Amino acid sequence: MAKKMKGLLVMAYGTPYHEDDLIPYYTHIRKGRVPTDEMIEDLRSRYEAIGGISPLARITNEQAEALLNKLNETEDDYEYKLYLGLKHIAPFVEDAVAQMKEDGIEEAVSIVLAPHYSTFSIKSYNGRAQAETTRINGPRITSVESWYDAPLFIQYWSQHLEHAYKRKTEREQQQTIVIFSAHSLPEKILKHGDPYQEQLETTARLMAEAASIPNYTIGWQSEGNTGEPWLGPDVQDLTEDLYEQGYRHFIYAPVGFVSDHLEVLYDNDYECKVVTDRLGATYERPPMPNTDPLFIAMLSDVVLQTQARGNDS
Ligand SMILES: CC1=C(CCC(=O)O)c2cc3nc(cc4[nH]c(cc5[nH]c(cc1n2)c(C)c5CCC(=O)O)c(CCC(=O)O)c4C)C(CCC(=O)O)=C3C
Ligand SMILES: [Fe+2]
Repeated sequence: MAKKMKGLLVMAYGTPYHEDDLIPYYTHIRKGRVPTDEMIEDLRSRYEAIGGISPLARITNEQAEALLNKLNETEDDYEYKLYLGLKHIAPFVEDAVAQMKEDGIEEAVSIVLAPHYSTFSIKSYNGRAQAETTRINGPRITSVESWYDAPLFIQYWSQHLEHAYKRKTEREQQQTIVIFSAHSLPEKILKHGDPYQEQLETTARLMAEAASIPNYTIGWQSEGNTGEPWLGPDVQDLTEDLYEQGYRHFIYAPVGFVSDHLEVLYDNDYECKVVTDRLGATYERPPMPNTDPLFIAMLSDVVLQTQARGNDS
């Protein structure tokens, strides 16, 4: 019997493909408010510092393809067809949903390439997919909500952290701290019971325990300039405070992200390193998951578990 077709909707942030995409992309992030020339120049110079354009578009595609292949190897009942839906640049989430309908897909499962649930992040991706499929009477979409505590996700980072930690002398270990971080969000999310911060705390605890690392903390990075308060402490300020407390070796684990991209290559590898260099402390940042087989296997596990739930309902 032919396998039943199932849509695999992989959603991610998106990045400019060319320099010309920068202004529309940034305007979309700002919900239609055109950024000032100064803001555009600031963003352009950050992209220039990481080589002109972000590797994110390529990595997102590779992650989605790897997940598709893994699922099709693993699953006997379905043949998955991949649809990429981006938040801030084409192909948008809505484009992907429309394409599924056009292709006659009736059932789909969706996953966002970001681990922690927040009203600002995962909820908005899933909400856009559901709203569009309702509007056009498209496929039934079962959505993964979060995977911040998935065993293989914890394992991916804890292996790298343990490796970095074990290489140090006992004296160095006493002065070593791991900073787990995610993208900051406006502080007002906490008033509505958003689980984002708690999920980052859980991720950090599970990874530190698995790696047997006693000294760790959480921080926030890459906050926007909207004038309102954002979740803190920012990783750069945090680095200074921890130095004051006696730490000399800093391991950054930006676990809220999954790829080499601007927020990691610039905000960690450049901005945090400026601070550690100035203080005379050491900087380390383990490799991002990208297409590591352990990471792809984790995404596949999570999709299959969520789909099993969708089949029951
Ligand atoms: C929660 C979250 C994630 C993680 C979850 C997820 O992945 O969904 C994330 C990831 C990313 N954010 C990215 C890029 C940007 N985010 C910005 C601005 C903002 N992000 C926000 C939230 C998030 N962002 C918010 C609330 C703003 C402020 C909007 C405003 O001003 O009201 C800006 C504007 C300029 C600036 O602030 O830097 C840029 C360029 C890239 C791509 C990097 C590349 O291209 O390599 C990635 C993966
Ligand atoms: Fe962002």
